[in-house]
Amino acid sequence: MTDPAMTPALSLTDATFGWPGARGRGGFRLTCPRFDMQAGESVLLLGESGSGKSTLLSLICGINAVDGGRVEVAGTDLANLRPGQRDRFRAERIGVIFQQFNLLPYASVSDNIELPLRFAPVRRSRTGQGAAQKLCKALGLPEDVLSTAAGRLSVGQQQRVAAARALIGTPALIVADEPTSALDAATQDTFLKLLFAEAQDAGTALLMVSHDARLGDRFDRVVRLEDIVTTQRSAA
Ligand SMILES: Nc1ncnc2c1ncn2[C@@H]1O[C@H](COP(=O)(O)OP(=O)(O)OP(=O)(O)O)[C@@H](O)[C@H]1O
Repeated sequence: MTDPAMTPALSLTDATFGWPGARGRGGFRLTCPRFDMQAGESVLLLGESGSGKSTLLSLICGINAVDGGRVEVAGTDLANLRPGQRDRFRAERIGVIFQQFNLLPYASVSDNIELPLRFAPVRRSRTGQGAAQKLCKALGLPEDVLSTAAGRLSVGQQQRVAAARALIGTPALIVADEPTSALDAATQDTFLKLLFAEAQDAGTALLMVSHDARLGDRFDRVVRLEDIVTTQRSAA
């Protein structure tokens, strides 16, 4: 039997994807010959604006499907899944933190954190009683926060709720797209420390995109986008 800890959290092989050009915008094609992340590993992915970071993350999360090659998350090739299956797989195995948090402002913090579990029965069954509360505590949120509407929290608190939503039920991989860009330096620092501690505890791999190379010291590995992908642009 394969030891799950030995299965890479993420493995891309000759993965390709193209945006067609349209209405004044040129086409863009990206190819990733090889990129792997081990279980529990943390990687900072750096790249210029417009270089293709979000496009690559969308393939890793299965939001977009590759035109060719493989994207394996915890041993499952997303290219073999139909769109609905990819959505369910994402809910089960991947936590996502966006730049703008994407919380439901009128829903309570606990509903926001537990949202991925609604679409993920296996992840739900792995999640113990009181998990949302434990995560809130570990991420430094106030005791009584669970019943508060997410939209009433400060920006820094909302980002911690988004982190708790990504961490709940120990996904294999967390993908974070510029998660600290809306936070001031002190809040950013605390947020990253807490996120790292929780991800490490759970054995969850963490792939974070940023423009900010200064964050590199915290990660197991720093990767520049241009070192793992080739891109082609076509005229509008
Ligand atoms: N929905 C889309 N339709 C067509 N082209 C797109 C789409 N999204 C991105 N692109 C193109 O793909 C290329 C890479 O964009 P992408 O957003 O992946 O870069 P990025 O590195 O994440 O940029 P940023 O750091 O500014 O967010 C750009 O040329 C962009 O115009």
